[in-house]
Amino acid sequence: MASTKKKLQLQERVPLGRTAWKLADLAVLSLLLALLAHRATSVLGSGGDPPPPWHWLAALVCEGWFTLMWLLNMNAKWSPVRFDTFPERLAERMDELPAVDMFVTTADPELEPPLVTANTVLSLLAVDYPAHKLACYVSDDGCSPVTCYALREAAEFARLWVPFCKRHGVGVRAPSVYFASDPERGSSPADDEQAEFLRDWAAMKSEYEKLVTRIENADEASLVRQGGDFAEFLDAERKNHPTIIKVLWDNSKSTPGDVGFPSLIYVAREKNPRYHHHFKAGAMNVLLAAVSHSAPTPLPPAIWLRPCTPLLAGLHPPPEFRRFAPSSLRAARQAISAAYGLPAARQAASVASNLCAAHQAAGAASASLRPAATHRSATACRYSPSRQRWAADVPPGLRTRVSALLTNAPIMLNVDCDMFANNPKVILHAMCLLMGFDDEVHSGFVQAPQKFYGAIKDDPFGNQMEVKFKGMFYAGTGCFHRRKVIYGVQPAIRDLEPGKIKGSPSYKELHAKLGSSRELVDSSRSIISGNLFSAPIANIPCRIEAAKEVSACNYEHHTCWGHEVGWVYGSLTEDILTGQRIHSAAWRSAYFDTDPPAFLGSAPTGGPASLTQYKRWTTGLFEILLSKNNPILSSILERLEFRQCLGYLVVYLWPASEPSFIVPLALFLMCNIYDFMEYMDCRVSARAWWNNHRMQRIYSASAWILAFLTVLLKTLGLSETVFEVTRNDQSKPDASEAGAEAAADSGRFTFDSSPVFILPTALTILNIVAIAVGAWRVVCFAGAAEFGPGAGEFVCCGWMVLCFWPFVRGFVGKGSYGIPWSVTLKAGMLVFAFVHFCRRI
Ligand SMILES: O=c1ccn([C@@H]2O[C@H](COP(=O)(O)OP(=O)(O)O[C@H]3O[C@H](CO)[C@@H](O)[C@H](O)[C@H]3O)[C@@H](O)[C@H]2O)c(=O)[nH]1
Repeated sequence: MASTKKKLQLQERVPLGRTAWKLADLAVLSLLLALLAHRATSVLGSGGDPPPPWHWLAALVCEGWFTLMWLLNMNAKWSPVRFDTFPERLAERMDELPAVDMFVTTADPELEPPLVTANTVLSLLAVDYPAHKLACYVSDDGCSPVTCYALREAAEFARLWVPFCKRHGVGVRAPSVYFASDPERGSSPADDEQAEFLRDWAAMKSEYEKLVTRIENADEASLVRQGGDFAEFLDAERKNHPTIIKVLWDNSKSTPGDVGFPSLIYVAREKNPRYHHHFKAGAMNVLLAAVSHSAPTPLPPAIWLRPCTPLLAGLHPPPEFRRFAPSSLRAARQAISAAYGLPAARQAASVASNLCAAHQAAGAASASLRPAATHRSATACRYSPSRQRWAADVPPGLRTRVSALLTNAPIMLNVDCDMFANNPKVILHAMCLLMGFDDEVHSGFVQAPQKFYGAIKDDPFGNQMEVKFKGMFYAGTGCFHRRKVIYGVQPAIRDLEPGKIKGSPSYKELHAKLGSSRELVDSSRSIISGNLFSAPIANIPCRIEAAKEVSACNYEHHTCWGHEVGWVYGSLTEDILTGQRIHSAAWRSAYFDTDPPAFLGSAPTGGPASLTQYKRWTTGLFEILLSKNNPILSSILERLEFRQCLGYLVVYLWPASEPSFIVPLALFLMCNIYDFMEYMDCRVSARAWWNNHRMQRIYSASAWILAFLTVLLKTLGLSETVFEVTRNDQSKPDASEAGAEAAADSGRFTFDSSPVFILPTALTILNIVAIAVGAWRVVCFAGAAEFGPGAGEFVCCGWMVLCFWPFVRGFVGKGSYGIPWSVTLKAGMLVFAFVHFCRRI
């Protein structure tokens, strides 16, 4: 009988009032429009006689651009909402919780140290969520035995760590962060529990230190020499190797009574120089496909078999299902052989052996069945494509288990390797949004903000994004997706288009979209037609070969992977583009900001890493803007809403909005005060505002311009874009000179000889020279107004010098704090050319 008990609301949408901000928005807009009108009448009013000066025309274009940017930003900020989530209300719905596959990506053991990845993984293994509904997959594009080793050791450590966290309600479950501070003391430090806790804490800390030593001392060459688990890495070159998949922990091994923790699987997808690997997007797609074969599940209590080869499909009456205990497979084979012949029995046995591999450890499966002899024949036995009726024939309740090899978790979480789960209830919070709407369309994906651990005070490199990061975008990490959304499925929008709900795609359609793996096609059908609550399945070890098949680098050829399915290719900011594709399919997303923050990552420090990261982001954003994925086209041709389109334009045009020096003083002040107040509103320091402000100037003069040129070259077919992995903070060699310097003054800008520094260096020189020459003219030609610069010029150049102050210091700095002479020389030549050009026109 259906339960009549009313379910408690899991989330509440709270509109955020911002009347004062809206008034300020409108005031700035009116000023801009007035200025634009004034400029336009002055430029156009003369009717071309005399022709307006070129710099007035340029100013008109710039002011028009700035007005457009202001309008786009106003739209994005106009009506913000907050979602309050109530995870405690899920307590009575624990059985309904869907399975979640957690994906972690890492790409370079030098830049992203294995210890950092291990900590991220440990924080995920220890979250508060039923362990058998979780699995953690690590994609290693670095194909590093040390990373694999670190994860194997982490899995071992998790046997102690996860029970410790659950027993003592540990807050932050990344051990490196947890053990960085003293143990939290309870209210009565003398009581037994407290004493026991302190004993446990000390023992656990010592275990963690041993883990750190093991990982830090691990050496690639000796691991590979060891063979065993690492034998496959022997001939593996980073950019040329077959797929390596290792099951580092299989949750089904947990014994009753164990606290248990999720399965952990290491995946280094196949790489071959002949195939583009599509960076992180490619890695995510391989996980997505590979994982759909190997998500965990409880073991089958019984197996239902029915031969349904094309040969036998037409039999009347149709062959029956037969129920067998996993331990009597020999009997099953004999019975089927007697009824339908030996080939059918072989196929049935093959399926059964796959299903029962997990029982083998207990000696349950018969040796004569040869597990997974040929999974293709097993498939033929499980599912008859010509009839497409398999699922309907299976007894209800057993369906997902019989198609065990086909099913997968309906929700996926993805995080970068340097971003640990900071709130152990993070998945429960996300579930409040994924399960908490009447209609699934409202939460195609659920994004937590990017926040940073141990971030340098006052954000000196302007990359912590506290103010900018509020919104609808998929940010590549800290995000939960419905798997069907990633498969490119459109939501069933009952209210919007009655009667137009899309039916399940046919087998043929899915085959064309997803590629030749029959298992993958079948598993996607179950996800597409199912809802959040379809049970996950297991049997990881015997699905490895099938997972390897879809991890091959040529698997995606002539399929829709990277376009209509999976993470989208063609931009270095695959996250924003993938989010846009999801929104274009009419899904909506929800943003959740928990207290404590859901995830914490690490922001790069130092000039080279920060500028490289911004250049990559900007390249990615321009790649989208100048391609067929442009949001304007998506809004015309697909279902991207107009305001969403404007929202995306804010992001894509962000690098091209450089306002403050091209509008008169009132606007200049107002914009800066507005910007400043936004930082105050987020309780970020005034210093951080200034740092962000000046870094935006620096980024726009360096990373953004180079990125634009890169995309221009790509569009003209002259070069390709490359994903330059951000150097992780902890990857700095501490003992080195650079490490010592960085530790001495972590917020100070550092330099190298990258071309990205040439333009800002040139701008700094130019403005210093302009001030010096201006001052000289004022002194020498005092009174002759036509020769002397005005106060405005001094203010603007002075402001520029202040913004580029890290470069001024760079002229006198030493080591990595100094601008290399090669950069200064090239910048000097640029300045010379510019001045020469200006004097001629
Ligand atoms: O070939 C590659 C390159 C990168 N990565 C992974 O991609 C992630 C992001 O790379 P990182 O260098 O850390 O870039 P960030 O600029 O720090 O990342 C931000 O920007 C990226 C591009 O927009 C998003 O994908 C990220 O989620 C977002 O945090 C990391 O886990 C990498 O290991 C791969 O798996 N394979």
